[in-house]
Amino acid sequence: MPGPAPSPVLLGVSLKMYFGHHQTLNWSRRIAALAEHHPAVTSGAARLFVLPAFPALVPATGILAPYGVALGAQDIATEDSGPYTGEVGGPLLREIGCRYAEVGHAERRRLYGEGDTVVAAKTAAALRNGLTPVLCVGERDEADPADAAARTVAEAERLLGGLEGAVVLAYEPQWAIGAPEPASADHIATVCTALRGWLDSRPRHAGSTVIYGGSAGPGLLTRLAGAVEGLFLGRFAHDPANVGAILDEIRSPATTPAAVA
Ligand SMILES: O=C(CO)COP(=O)(O)O
Repeated sequence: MPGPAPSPVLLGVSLKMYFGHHQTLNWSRRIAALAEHHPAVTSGAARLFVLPAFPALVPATGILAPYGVALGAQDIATEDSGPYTGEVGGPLLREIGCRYAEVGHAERRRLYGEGDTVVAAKTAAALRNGLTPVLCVGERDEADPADAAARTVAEAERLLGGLEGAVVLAYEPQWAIGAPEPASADHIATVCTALRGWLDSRPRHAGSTVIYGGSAGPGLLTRLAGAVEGLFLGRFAHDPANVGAILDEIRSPATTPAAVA
């Protein structure tokens, strides 16, 4: 008898602040065309989500959502509404069709001074508004894999505290973001396996997914051979052909992750 169907591989893209508006929409059209025809997507083996800049969320949803590509915001306010100049709250994000909200990215921590209290409050805001947090965790400086795993699990534990709900836990070692190469496959596998084990011990986070980000690109999923449940892409998704190449890898059974909760 065949075993249970493997969980889909989750591929997320954050466009950060790289693209202009029309560039974002043109890129979105090319991703929509991939999603419409690529067998990894049409078969359900891969799921895609895209996090553009705030002003592009509505038109990009119109382009991508018909092909099953989910949209999300790169940030979310800790509060839901009120006198918070410049912030965007969860109810509005939900209203315009967002499914995800990214929290805790290393750039927001380093450049905008966001600490654990703010990251945990943003995670709570996403969950209470029915958005899946894409919660970024990962060590700041390069460490050996076992040490990185222990520190990253402790970070996830601290941030998720008393919260309940499915999350996307994005392991993004800060030293591997914006680098020429991702962390080594052994490093990624050790940390992501530890995060998976920790999540499995917390039924309140059933349905969560562990993905890797930090200079991820074509070839990495194959090297990881099922040790992660997806990738969180930055620069290497700017060329849609790279997204297509990663989707090609997902078609290969060798890269299909073991079934996860
Ligand atoms: O931070 C990232 C995704 O959120 C990764 O960015 P890069 O792939 O450009 O390093």
